[in-house]
Amino acid sequence: MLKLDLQLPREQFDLTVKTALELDAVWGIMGASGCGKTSLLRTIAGLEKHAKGRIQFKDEVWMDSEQGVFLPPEQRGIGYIFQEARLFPHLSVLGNLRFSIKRACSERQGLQFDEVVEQLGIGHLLNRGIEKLSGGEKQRIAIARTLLNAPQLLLMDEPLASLDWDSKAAILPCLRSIHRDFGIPVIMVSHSREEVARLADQVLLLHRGAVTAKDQSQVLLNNAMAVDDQHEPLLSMLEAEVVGHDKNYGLTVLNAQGNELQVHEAGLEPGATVRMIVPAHEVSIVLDDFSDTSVLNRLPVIIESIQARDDWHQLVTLCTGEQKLMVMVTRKSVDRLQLKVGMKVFAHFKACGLEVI
Ligand SMILES: Nc1ncnc2c1ncn2[C@@H]1O[C@H](COP(=O)(O)OP(=O)(O)OP(=O)(O)O)[C@@H](O)[C@H]1O
Repeated sequence: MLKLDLQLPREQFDLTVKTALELDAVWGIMGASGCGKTSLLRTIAGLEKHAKGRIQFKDEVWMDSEQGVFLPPEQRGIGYIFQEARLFPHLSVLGNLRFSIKRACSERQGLQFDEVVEQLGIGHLLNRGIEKLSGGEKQRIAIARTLLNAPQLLLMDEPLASLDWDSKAAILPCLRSIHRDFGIPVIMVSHSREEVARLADQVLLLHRGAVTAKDQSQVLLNNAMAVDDQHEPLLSMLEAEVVGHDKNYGLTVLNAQGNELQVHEAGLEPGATVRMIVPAHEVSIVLDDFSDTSVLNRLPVIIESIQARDDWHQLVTLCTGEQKLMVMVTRKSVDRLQLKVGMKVFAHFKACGLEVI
């Protein structure tokens, strides 16, 4: 458990966080720009000397201002990954990695070099100079270097923000595997709903320095009001169980609370539970369950709410059992179909509009 009871004065407000984070999850910290996400990470890392209160990681007290305890960052055993990879430009990739191994705390067992290199797919880069790497490659080296330093907690501040889409796609599975394969707890700051959906199990939401919500990422992300940021595309997360594979058509068949869904073959074992990202603009609302359509996924749902998104669009939240699905529709469609809260309708979405994570 990471127990936080801290205060840090900021220009417009005090960061005031009192919560406990279980360490068997990847945590996403979300919130509008300037709400204190980076300040919170920096305080946990021991980079904010003016912070007050108490921070306890497992049975180690990292900060207790009443008792005059303030462990410096290097004694907290934290790995910190920044938006931009911070590497030594005069050293090769291997040189950068070796530097970390040398510095790894002797009391903690470092991760195996070969394992880290393989997980991050950087074996072919070892003899290259840093200057000749792409942004995504640099970030993977930075992550490998941090892991080799044997952190007991990994903090990531917008680790994908400076990367293009191809680099993000290459690095996302590596980030996801850090917690799963190396068992290191991860706290990640991100303003991107999609990144949080892909990476985080639990989310802490901040507003002007205070925690306003703490929940499973699926629950929080499916609540548009909680994480509303008009600039970010809305998405829902659905959970389903793998039933089998339709080899003839390269599809995986899923069961979402009694309803069948089909997605592009995801190489998963029957019985496995999967999460899917469903972008709100990929879903259509249909009044009758007509099967005369190319759309493979048709879920019976109930309209839970209809909210104006802007002058021309409405956000419709649909319920399927315990799960929620958000749909962006035009105001014209809401009027034409006479959509109302409580109505039973069908949500249609294509197999290729879904992504299993
Ligand atoms: N050293 C500082 N002293 C006082 N206030 C600061 C300091 N650094 C940042 N702030 C202010 O504290 C607030 C929180 O900043 P912080 O960088 O933690 O927010 P954030 O949520 O990470 O923002 P963003 O998403 O834009 O990176 C901002 O209003 C910022 O201007």
